[in-house]
Amino acid sequence: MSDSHDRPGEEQAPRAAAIQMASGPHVSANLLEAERLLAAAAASGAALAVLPENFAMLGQDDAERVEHAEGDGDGPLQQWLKEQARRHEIWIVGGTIPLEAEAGRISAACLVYDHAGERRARFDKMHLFDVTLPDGREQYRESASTRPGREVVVLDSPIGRLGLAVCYDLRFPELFREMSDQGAEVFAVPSAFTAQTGRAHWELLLRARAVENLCYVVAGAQGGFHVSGRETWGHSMIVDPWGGILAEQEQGSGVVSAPISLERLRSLRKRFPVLSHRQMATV
Ligand SMILES: O=C(O)CNC(=O)[C@H](CS)NC(=O)CCC(=O)C(=O)O
Repeated sequence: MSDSHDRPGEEQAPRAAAIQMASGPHVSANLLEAERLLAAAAASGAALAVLPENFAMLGQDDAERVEHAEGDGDGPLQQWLKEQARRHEIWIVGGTIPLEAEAGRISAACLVYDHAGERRARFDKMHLFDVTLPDGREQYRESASTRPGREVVVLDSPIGRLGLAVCYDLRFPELFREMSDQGAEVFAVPSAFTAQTGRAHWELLLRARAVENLCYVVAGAQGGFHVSGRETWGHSMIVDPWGGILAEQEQGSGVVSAPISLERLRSLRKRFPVLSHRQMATV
């Protein structure tokens, strides 16, 4: 099947943007940078932009993260996201921000705002990063400060039916299959992969989730050296349903964008109906 020479409707297709940052511990500095990148995304003609996981603060200890948590529906980070969406007239998948969950734990919430600043969705990161990396030097216990989400979220957006997942969620294909069953055409995956695991798995996982579900993937990530001493992998990218990388930002701050052609997606799904060939589907 031809691929790159067969892109009906791409000229008129809405664009999506993936934003990459190397966030530090200072919220106001991160927000200034995020605003610069959102403005650039809007200027590139994107209808929707995906911010990275923890765009507003990275590298804090658990206590600080819990301290920054906001009540659902009201708080400076939520106000900021709403205002940015309205100001730049762009849909924002707001990476993650900490929302109050229970004593001592937050929810890593991915909020979606439309171009008028109305909140359209909330997804809480479902799978938590409780691992020791194979080299034995990096350890994470995300569940100590974060309560896992339980609910799968798929919503209509200007770039198609959008499913939400955060970072480590990318390793759980059953979540993406469920979103696919709920009609997802595009996955937004705000992330902060480690440099070590990112090098080995990031592109592989993004392209696998795209190909096995015949979906676009828009992944905005943390990418660089952080004040905390951590290094994140970056390589924010937009992947098409055939697994091709349409745009990529390898390292550092930046924004990349690409057209999301549902016409192309539908014609591909029609000619290559892998989603209707499932033998073990539970639905
Ligand atoms: O801690 C912060 O400040 C921001 N949050 C993160 O970095 C999160 C939780 S620790 N990172 C991941 O989920 C990495 C997953 C990953 O790298 C993999 O699956 O390989």
